[in-house]
Amino acid sequence: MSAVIEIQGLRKTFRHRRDQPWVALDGFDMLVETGQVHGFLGSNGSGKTTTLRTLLGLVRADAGQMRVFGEPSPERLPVVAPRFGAIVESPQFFGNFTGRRTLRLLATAGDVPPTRVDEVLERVGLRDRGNDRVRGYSLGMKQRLAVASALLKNPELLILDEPANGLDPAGIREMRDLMRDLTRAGVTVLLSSHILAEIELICDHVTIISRGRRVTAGPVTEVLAGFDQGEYRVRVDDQARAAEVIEAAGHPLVIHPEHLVVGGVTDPAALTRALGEQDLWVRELTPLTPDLESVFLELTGTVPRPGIPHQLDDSVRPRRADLDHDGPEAEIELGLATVHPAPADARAAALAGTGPAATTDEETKA
Ligand SMILES: Nc1ncnc2c1ncn2[C@@H]1O[C@H](COP(=O)(O)OP(=O)(O)OP(=O)(O)O)[C@@H](O)[C@H]1O
Repeated sequence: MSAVIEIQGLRKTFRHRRDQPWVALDGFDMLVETGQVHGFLGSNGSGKTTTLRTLLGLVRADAGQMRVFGEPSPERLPVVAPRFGAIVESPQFFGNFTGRRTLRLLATAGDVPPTRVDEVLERVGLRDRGNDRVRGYSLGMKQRLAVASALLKNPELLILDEPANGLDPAGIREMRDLMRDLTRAGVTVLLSSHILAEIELICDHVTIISRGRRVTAGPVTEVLAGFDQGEYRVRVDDQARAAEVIEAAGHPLVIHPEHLVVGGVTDPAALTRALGEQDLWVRELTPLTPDLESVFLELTGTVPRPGIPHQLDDSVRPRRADLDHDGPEAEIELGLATVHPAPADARAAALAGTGPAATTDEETKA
């Protein structure tokens, strides 16, 4: 497998005029390889969008290296732009244009045959609404149109920021099926989301970001296995006696009113044998495998605590030393994107979905 996206030591600090600066990315690393459906998970404000925008040259990094298809980004992005499509944040389209006209425009700009427009409209389920003005589209339909625009040139890599945003349950399922079809067709997908169940269902690999840093990465099964503590739910008639036997065998134990949760079980047969030998017959023995949600909550330190409302921002305040290092002239980013592809590259950028028709240019989130 070859690397499609490589990010090493990415740093980005946003400076607010009146407020303190925010470290959005604090030495972030990521590796996406060919053929992966790679989930990019993180809480609100953890740095997902900043990572993607920086990767696509829409925000300037303070430090770090990025490569797309082996080419340094953003410097060589125009060279590889025809090979990938990207949708970052809420797509912005001209409301007066129809979906079909929007795609035709992008197809013309990118030397894509016009026949492809109908193919992608069909692909994303907008065939029957293609002649309606975009202003009348729901958020979910705009999402689909954005995906269609990113698919126009048959990309090898698709980068999607929160593609399920605004979609109804049927739309989410369709989006999931679409992702699967695309990966079957050999497209590598990088998908940011905080819908954990979605990531677990769609993605084979995952990178979890918290406070601008990678906290874990790898195949979803391996990440989950790393959190598997060999826990089993056990039901027996005489819980009190069973608890004694289990504790004597050295297993960690949590006693619930209706069942026991036994930890450290490597051989469930040995557990049932130990109980059976004491005339305690097991009525249920269920492995409690961790799901991505519990792993995510634990890794990002966002496990909900009763009575304490979770605070949304997951970025970090910089240390004083870092501020001094940045210097007083450090860039202020309010209202403007700092790096755009050069005009000569606009066509490639439009086709990559990073142009104004497909992404928001809004820089101020705070
Ligand atoms: N242009 C900007 N100017 C100032 N601060 C910014 C800017 N863009 C992002 N930030 C800050 O950087 C941090 C990371 O934001 P980012 O949008 O990357 O998070 P995210 O993981 O995509 O969150 P969400 O899931 O809510 O979209 C946040 O604290 C955010 O307020």
